[in-house]
Amino acid sequence: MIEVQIAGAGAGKTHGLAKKIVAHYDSTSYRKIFAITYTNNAKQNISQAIINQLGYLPDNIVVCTVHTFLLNEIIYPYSPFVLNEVHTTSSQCKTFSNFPPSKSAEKKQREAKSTISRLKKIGVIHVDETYAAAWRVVDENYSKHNSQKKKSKVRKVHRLISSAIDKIFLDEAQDLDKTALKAFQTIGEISADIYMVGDPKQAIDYPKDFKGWLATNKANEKVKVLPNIKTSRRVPQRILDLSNTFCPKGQDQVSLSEVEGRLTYITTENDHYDAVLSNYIENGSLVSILRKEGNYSTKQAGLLPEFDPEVEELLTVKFPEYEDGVVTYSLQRFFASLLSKNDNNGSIRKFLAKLEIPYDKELFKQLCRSAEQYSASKDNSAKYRVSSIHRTKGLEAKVCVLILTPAIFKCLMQDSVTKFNKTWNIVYVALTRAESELIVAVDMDLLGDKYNHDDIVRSLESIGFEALKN
Ligand SMILES: Nc1ncnc2c1ncn2[C@@H]1O[C@H](COP(=O)(O)OP(=O)(O)OP(=O)(O)O)[C@@H](O)[C@H]1O
Repeated sequence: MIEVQIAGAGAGKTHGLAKKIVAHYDSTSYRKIFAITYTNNAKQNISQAIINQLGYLPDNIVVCTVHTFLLNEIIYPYSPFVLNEVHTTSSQCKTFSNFPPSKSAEKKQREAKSTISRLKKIGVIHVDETYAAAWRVVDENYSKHNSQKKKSKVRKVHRLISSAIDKIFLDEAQDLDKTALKAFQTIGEISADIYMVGDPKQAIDYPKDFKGWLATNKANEKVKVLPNIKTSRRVPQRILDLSNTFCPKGQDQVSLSEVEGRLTYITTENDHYDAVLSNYIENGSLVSILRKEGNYSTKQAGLLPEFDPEVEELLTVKFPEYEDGVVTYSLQRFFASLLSKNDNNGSIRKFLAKLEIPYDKELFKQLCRSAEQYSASKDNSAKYRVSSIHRTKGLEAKVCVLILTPAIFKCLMQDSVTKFNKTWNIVYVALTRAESELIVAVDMDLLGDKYNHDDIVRSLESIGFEALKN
């Protein structure tokens, strides 16, 4: 059985999910309850909410990300049995390199495919394959389960899942793609009950998939959609008045917050722009932008280049006296320091020379991918380090700052844009993070010559924003 709770931003979905888990929890049961979500941020929120309500996190309540759940509970244990595919670990290494710059899209695609199948041969599943692999394990309709013997293996897997898992609580279900939804549906219908919460309006990665899945299952007795919650505990009414214009008909939210709320803007014509923005960034407000652009970078500090598993193996055998993890970490740091001083090719050459590893074309390609992935995640030239809107999903702060870019401005003004697509949903997410004030930061350098300062200010004021007072 699958129960689906749909609700808008700040309705209390995550909080309610934790409450349901606590109510369902039975300290005498050996079976596990899984609280599954999409990001590590959300994982922490759920764990904290359970701890707040129960006082501790019991051993048989497992809070994990979707990928961890599918890998540890479905793919690693059962894929050898039903698919004859053994995976012992996963990798999120980059699957293709952009080097040389003239490389065609098809060639990159071929390289990605070959990386994934090479990894598979050594028992490593690439994270991009997780949903499909999980679905193949649990669905007897998969074309290769084409005999009664194979189908009965799948049924056996469901019996095992059923004996190990009590119930699955799934947060942010709108972030799953079609394949993952199919996999969870199969599990929910056959082996373990699922309670899922989601908001199709916040579907940023696959804007159509969750909505499509709900529509397909309208008449399915095993998928029960609960009445939509139309209140928001977080977002003040003043801000909802704007975010509601991004909701489908009949899904407007009403605020339960006692805060009146403010919509403000600040532009680079204001001498205090830099000080105001820097202050909000430093004091932990949610400051976000669509993607890194101009003076604004979006990556986390402290990332290291990720090696392919084969490269990792090659490097760790060179230092048998140390633990593998220590060797990998040290060499990642060494490679990162080379990359910060040299171009990618020079860094790879120096890296191999220092380790006395002879040049090999395939190894060079693999290190190129690691270097590119790392370089893309670093941007020291940007003045402001902010978050992507993507990463603010599920988060909240008293004051939130949204950096205006042309695409966001166009969508915010609903100026001949497609409704309910990715950008539309992104704007809805950005509008609904603040508990008290949403500030739009207008950087005229970022917007470019096509935009006129006074026109932008007039437009923002027409939808309820007022100038931020110094
Ligand atoms: N029953 C409740 N009692 C008190 N506070 C609540 C309750 N439910 C939710 N809240 C608070 O309201 C805010 C929004 O809740 P929550 O994050 O669960 O909403 P959400 O629907 O998951 O939001 P989003 O769609 O943005 O992910 C949080 O600060 C949460 O602590």
